[in-house]
Amino acid sequence: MVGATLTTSLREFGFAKDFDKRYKLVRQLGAGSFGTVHLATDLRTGQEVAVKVITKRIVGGYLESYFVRRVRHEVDIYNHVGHSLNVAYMYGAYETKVRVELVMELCTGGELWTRVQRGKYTEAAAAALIREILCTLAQCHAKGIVLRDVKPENFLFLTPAADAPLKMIDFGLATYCKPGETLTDRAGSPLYVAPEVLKQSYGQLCDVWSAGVIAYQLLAGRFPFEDEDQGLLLSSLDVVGKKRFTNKEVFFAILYSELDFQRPPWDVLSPLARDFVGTLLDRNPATRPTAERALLHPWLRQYDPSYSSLLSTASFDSAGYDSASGGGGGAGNGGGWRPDAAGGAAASGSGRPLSDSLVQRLQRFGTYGRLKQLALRAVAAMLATSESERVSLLGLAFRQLDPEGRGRVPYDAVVRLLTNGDWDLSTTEVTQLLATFDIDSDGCVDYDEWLAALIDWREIQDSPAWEKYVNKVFDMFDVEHSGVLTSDALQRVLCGGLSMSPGGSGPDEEDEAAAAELEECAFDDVVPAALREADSDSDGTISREEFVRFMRTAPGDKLEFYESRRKRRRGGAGNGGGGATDASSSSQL
Ligand SMILES: Nc1ncnc2c1ncn2[C@@H]1O[C@H](COP(=O)(O)OP(=O)(O)OP(=O)(O)O)[C@@H](O)[C@H]1O
Repeated sequence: MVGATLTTSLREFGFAKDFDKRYKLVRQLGAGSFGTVHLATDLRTGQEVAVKVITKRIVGGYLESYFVRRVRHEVDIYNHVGHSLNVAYMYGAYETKVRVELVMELCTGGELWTRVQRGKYTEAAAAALIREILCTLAQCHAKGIVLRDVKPENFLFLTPAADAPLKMIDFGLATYCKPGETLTDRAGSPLYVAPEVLKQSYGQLCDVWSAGVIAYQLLAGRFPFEDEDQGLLLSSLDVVGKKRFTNKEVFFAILYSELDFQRPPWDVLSPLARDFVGTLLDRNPATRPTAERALLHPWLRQYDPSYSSLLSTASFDSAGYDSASGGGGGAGNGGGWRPDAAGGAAASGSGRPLSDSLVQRLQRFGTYGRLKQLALRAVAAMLATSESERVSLLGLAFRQLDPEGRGRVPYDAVVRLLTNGDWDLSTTEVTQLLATFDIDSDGCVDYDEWLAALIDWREIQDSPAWEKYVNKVFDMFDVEHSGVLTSDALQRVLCGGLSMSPGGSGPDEEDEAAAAELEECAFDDVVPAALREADSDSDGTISREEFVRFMRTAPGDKLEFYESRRKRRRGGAGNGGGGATDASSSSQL
């Protein structure tokens, strides 16, 4: 029985075992409470990577359950949101009898924390960093993931360059929590923990509070709270070790101390900056904005060219910002903002040429789990012959890469497209973006795969035909004809052997090769991951209704929250990108 192979040994996760054949550790880069991180070299390519080495916690012959949960969550979350350019990419997870090795993208630009310590940021520079952090949060929250450890130490710059992208590196405390769900266990880092976490009743909004503490730090160069007894600012708490305050004192300050927006430099910072930070540091999570809403705050938007061109001044003035309403968090400019009103306008990636949002689309598709990717590919196959303008435009772009009309382009051609100079991407990032493009791993990108990754599904799913397509896919995946997707059916669908053509009749012959593939895939944790995402009533199967719900893109999962990395060319026409001046293939996309 295939499903039975899912249970790995009680001392093993089922990760690959050939780390020593693939990588060589060079030197230690850092250490955390959970493991040590090393610089390592890929023995085949010479590429440098970072490797987190975690010693297995084995109690009474078994892996300790908390340890298992933490490692599984970290790996699973990397497999999802790790395809976003805001997150250090994880190449793979390995294990020996005594340790786990997570191989990751190497970040050489140092921690956000060290740059925070170096000095205060201008508002524009702080806004750019906070925007990146909030985008990471919005992407995770849309996937039902709460990070619980948002702090400057967990963000590294990719390179030492001043404008290097920021990457989240640590998902050790992250867990699953959908909007409206409540967590009760205390988790986080003392200085950044939200008040409701201390009260042991919290949800996704706790991450927004922590982002607020970082925003305060970036702008003011210190922590927001004062210790009332000692009259000292908590900024004098030395995180390296010489603590002047106990955790109890810090927690008291987080729960009760007044936020300091009076002392310098707040007297010279803009009222909008105060309003923004005050709104994030609202002790009441019910009135604190979500990450998605916070991204629409006028303070962030004024520094973000993509927003200013997406939102007309008219919609910004009349709908997005109501200067008469009450401000959040008592920040004192008398202003507030109604992010809901502006959300719709900023939300859609439609109308922009593919070249502007190509990298964003690839990232968002990469963050979907394997079940959704396969299902979307099946819908894409049904849409492939569609005459709709959206699909034909994508077809046109595909034909630029496939002029002979073979219906598939070699993976290398897609790599060349992304490295032709139109986008700011490192080699690792190109790998990261394309990792899930070739869904069936045959070294080529088929037209169905191209469509599945690049269609803006949020638009398609509003069409009347959407449910019909999704129901058809459900029927294809229901290989046992039982009316629900069981673990065994999912195993067969997710691990190959299912024809993806719309007329496909289900699993291929279970020949030896297919059986071997299933065995191998069983270690990938893909079935539990699919159930976690789609089986909302946790009964171990996915019903048709659950599948239809699961296939809808979460409202907060917007293309704008992923980095476009599009280079602007001289003579370019702003957001439209229509003024690209070279004749490279992608400029026509
Ligand atoms: N991808 C990376 N590239 C370069 N250095 C890294 C990378 N990941 C981690 N590091 C370094 O290793 C240190 C420890 O990493 P990390 O925070 O992930 O470990 P941890 O044991 O999970 O920590 P924590 O105590 O926060 O749970 C970081 O502070 C950083 O300096």
